[in-house]
Amino acid sequence: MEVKGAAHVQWSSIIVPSVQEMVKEKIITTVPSRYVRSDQDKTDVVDDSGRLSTEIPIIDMKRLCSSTAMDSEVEKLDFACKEWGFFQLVNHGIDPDFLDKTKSEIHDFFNLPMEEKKKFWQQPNEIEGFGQAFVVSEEQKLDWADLFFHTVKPVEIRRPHLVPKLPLPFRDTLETYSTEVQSIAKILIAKMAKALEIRPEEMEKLFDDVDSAQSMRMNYYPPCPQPDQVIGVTPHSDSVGLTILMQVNEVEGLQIKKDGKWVPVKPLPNSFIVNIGDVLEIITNGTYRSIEHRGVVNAEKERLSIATFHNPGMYKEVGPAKSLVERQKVAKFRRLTMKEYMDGLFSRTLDGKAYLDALRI
Ligand SMILES: O=C(O)CCC(=O)C(=O)O
Ligand SMILES: [Fe+2]
Repeated sequence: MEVKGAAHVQWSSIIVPSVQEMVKEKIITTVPSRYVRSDQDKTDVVDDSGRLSTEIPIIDMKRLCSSTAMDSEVEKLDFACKEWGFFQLVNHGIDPDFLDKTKSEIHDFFNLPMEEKKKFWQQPNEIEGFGQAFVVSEEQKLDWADLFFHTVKPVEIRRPHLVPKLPLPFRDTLETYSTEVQSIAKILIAKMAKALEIRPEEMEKLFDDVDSAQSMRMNYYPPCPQPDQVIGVTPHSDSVGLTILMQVNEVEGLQIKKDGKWVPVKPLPNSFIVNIGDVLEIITNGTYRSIEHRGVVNAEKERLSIATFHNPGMYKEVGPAKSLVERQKVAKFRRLTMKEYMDGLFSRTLDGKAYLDALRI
């Protein structure tokens, strides 16, 4: 276990100021230059009154689970993962009152006094805690956001000053939330394997209960006086297996790239937004797509979200599923361990799908 913990030390992000604090401390009318993103075109959004937004697939978890053979809901899931890489998940079975409680406690957590939050701030050479991710140089432009990132599983590598020290009842709420979301992820991944006729054991071995990995990223996007000048989260694809995202408040801001245009996501009440990450794109030999997405911010309102990431364990080897390659004849990505994959990832800035491309054969 020592070794696993040590593996994390080299993954870090340069420590940057809290945007939430900056906005709280003084009335900002112009955005500091470190946040001005003239490199990001915010006008490239679909302009057909949200037609594409309403086409983002919706998957019904109850129907998915009651299916025995390759039926319509599994087919819908397959289509969503191939064509969109994103879908909304409804009827997921998690108690809406519990989700409301989770949302309100996440909100309270970001609103703790700075004195309290400092205890949970990123430390040099660490990636977990409050801060930002993927900051590798002082010159780099920053996102208009604070985040809190932490490992949920494996439990042995949890940072002792983070989750174990979180205030109650938030700590317990997050624990329950992660368990609930984990079971959803497992079912979805199994259904994907079924749709693609990947041998179930192959997927189970990667995402089993014993040594699969789970982490969480809570995002806080403060209101911004010049929302067009900044970006809440830089365009990226998730460098994980599967992401289950929950919008914590009613403010929209997530956009996904579809046919070269940005499509705003309009979250349904009581739903999760699920997306394929780069690792699943690799495992499915490029059949399921890990789609670029970004977050825009709002002039008046703060926005919050929580992303839960599901990954194979650190020492598992990932590559295109063998049972799939047998049929498709070519492997499109090279094989590597999750640790090699993560080491490569954290030595880069977030740059769309460039890292995945580098792993192509
Ligand atoms: O805030 C959002 O809706 C998206 C966040 C996100 O993409 C991430 O945390 O990976
Ligand atoms: Fe993401």
